[in-house]
Amino acid sequence: MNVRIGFIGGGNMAEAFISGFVNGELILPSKIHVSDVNKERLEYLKNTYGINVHETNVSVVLNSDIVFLSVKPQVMKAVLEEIKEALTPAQVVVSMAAGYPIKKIEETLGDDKKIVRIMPNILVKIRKGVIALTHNYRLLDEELSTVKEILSDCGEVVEVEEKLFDAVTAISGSGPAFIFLTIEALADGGVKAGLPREAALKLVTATIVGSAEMVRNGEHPEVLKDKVTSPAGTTIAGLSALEERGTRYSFIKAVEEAFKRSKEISELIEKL
Ligand SMILES: NC(=O)C1=CN([C@@H]2O[C@H](COP(=O)(O)OP(=O)(O)OC[C@H]3O[C@@H](n4cnc5c(N)ncnc54)[C@H](O)[C@@H]3O)[C@@H](O)[C@H]2O)C=CC1
Ligand SMILES: O=C(O)[C@@H]1CCC=N1
Repeated sequence: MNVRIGFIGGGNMAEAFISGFVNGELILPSKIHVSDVNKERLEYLKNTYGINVHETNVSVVLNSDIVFLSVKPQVMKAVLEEIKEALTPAQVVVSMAAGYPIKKIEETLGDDKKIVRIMPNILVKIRKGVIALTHNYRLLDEELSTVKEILSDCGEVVEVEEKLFDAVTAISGSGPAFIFLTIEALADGGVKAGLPREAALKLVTATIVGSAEMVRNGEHPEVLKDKVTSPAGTTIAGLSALEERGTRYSFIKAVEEAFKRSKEISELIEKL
């Protein structure tokens, strides 16, 4: 695809996307541009992925058709101020900053700009991400299709109303961290029961991937759970220990707290 992609901020999420694109089918490394205040980071990204690196954010804007904003929310305002003169209404800006609303971006860049807001997750790195998307309706249909096609190379794109972004952030944005913690904890249990760490991790990971796949195929998690749970068996012994410790509620609370924090960040940004 003959589209130049820029990343302003070359941290964890930018790298996840870059890795997804470089291993994907649409974007050549020579079409990817990235800037970061950290020169070592740029050196690393250039050496690892063979992409173009730039010492200024403006230089990335001048070399891109689609500009991803992949800096932390608190840096966004300064970055937007820095690039606004270089941006043209023909370019598309894609922001992934948690809690940063489109209207706040428009406040700095002007409301003639084509703006897409996404909430991706780290799984874009292996092209299995979830990417929630909304936009400011300034993009032409074919431009929106191109953005969606490019993002789809890194995972599943779901169009969501902007008012639901805090909830999406709590589930699919932060969600991988909740699952990584679960994997680690279950593997610890396996080690406690005598399994070597590597074997425990392998067993847990395969079990989680397979379980998710069965639910994805349309089976209800509760029905599946009951099929595993024999009367007076091992599973009910484990499940009752989880229920006794409030694990189910802990997960509900984790999502609720992440949601609340996302709203808090949005409200703080609103006031800036
Ligand atoms: N990490 C994750 O799983 C997710 C992160 N996000 C969002 O993605 C954005 C980036 O997050 P991460 O990659 O985790 O953060 P990060 O801290 O790993 O990356 C940010 C990068 O921006 C660079 N930077 C700082 N100031 C800059 C400036 N003025 N100009 C250019 N570069 C600058 C930093 O050196 C750093 O490399 C955030 O807004 C976050 O809310 C969204 C979804 C998931
Ligand atoms: O923790 C955070 O704020 C970001 C947003 C979603 C995942 N990481």
